[in-house]
Order: sequence, then structure tokens, then C-alpha cells
Amino acid sequence: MTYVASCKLPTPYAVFTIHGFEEGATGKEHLAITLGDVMTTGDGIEPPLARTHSECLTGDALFSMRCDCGYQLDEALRSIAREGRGILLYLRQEGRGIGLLNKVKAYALQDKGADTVEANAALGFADDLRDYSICKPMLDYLGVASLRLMTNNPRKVASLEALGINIADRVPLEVGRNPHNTHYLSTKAGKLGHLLTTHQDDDVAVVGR
Ligand SMILES: Nc1nc2c(ncn2[C@@H]2O[C@H](COP(=O)(O)OP(=O)(O)OP(=O)(O)O)[C@@H](O)[C@H]2O)c(=O)[nH]1
Ligand SMILES: [Zn+2]
Repeated sequence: MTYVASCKLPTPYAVFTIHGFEEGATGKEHLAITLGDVMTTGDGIEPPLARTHSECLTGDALFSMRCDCGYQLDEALRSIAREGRGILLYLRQEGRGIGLLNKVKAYALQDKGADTVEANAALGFADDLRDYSICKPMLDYLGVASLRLMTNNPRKVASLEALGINIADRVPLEVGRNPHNTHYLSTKAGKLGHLLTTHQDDDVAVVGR
């Protein structure tokens, strides 16, 4: 992983700093978005609030309500801004690692009744192809050894801990449940192990971003 450059990222929530990295093996361009001093070296320094966010073009940029990604991205940046300090790694692992067009194929199967795990399997993919080892060099570069991680995904916590990153706390990030994604969220809780407080197919109002 090679560090390339940093610049300001003004948003409605705060003026963040964006740091660009290039992954040697794949040429993929990953980002770290920081606010305040996130270094954790030294005595008595609180681990910063953090999120590792896997790319979801449809949810993050195109307002898709099929998943909860866009809502989580929004809430994670808002939470970091509220604390005045934190870090979001934006990882180019679209579609849990299968890529954008394979995700569109998986969505087409889901339109016909498959769930998210069955659709991946029908296309010949494991349910989650993500590799979190790319986080380590980015966090090392930024001097971050310890995090308070915003996630509902215990596999993500375990993967980061296995890399030697200290997860001081898991902060739930449950936002964006709506009639278009309740089944998807139920499948994540039931088959992928996500820790979601409500995962029955109940009727809820559409949540705006
Ligand atoms: N293959 C596939 N990928 C999906 C689908 N829906 C969302 N994604 C991708 O899943 C990734 C997000 O995964 P999630 O499981 O929602 O979130 P997570 O990051 O593992 O867990 P949290 O930290 O709790 O959000 C993004 O890369 C999305 O593009 C789907 O139906 N099929
Ligand atoms: Zn998504």
C-alpha cells in the first residue's frame, strides 16, 4: 500500500481531510477520511471513533434503499463530526468484494426471490470476499493502533483484531431500515451474523438521508 496524497474534504458536517492510498497488488485506490488528531501513540489518548466502510456505489452515491450502506456512511461521518475526531476508511471492495456488475447480477437474482447469500452462491461466489488486511498499512501510516469501531458486523471486528488492531469498543451503527431493505437486513442478521436489534420483517417508515 502506497500513500499518495492528502487534501481537504469540506462536507456539510465538517471539513475532513482525505488521504489517498494505492494498493500495490491490485492498483485499487483506497481512502482514509480523518478529522482532528487521530494518532493513538502516547499516554492517555482515547482511541478515535472509526468506521471501515466497504464501497457501495448504489447506496453511497445513488441513494439506493436496497441496503443500509448510504445511511451508515452518512451517520458515520456525522458521528465523527459530532466528536470532532475520528477516521473513516473507504475501502474499494464493492459488493462485499465481487464488484459492481456482479452485484447488479446478484440484485437481479434477488429481484426474483433469492436472498443476498443465495444470490452470491448462484453466481459462484462465497458470501463475503472482503480482505481487511488493506486497513493495516493505512492505519499504520496514520498512527492509529486502537479504534472504537462503528459496525454491526462481528466478522469485521474479528478480522481487524487478527491484524493486530485493537478494537477498544464496538459502536452499533443501525440506521436506514426501510421497506426496501428489511429482508436484506434480516438475511444479514440471520445468515451473516450481523448484530441488529430488530431483524423481523416489520413495517417501518422510510428513513430519509
Ligand atoms: N454481493 C452483494 N454485496 C452487497 C449486497 N448488498 C450490499 N452489498 C455490499 O456489501 C458491502 C457492505 O456490507 P454490509 O454487510 O452492509 O456491511 P458491513 O460493512 O459488513 O457491516 P457494517 O459495518 O455493520 O455495515 C458493500 O460493499 C456493498 O456494496 C448484496 O446484495 N450482494
Ligand atoms: Zn449497499
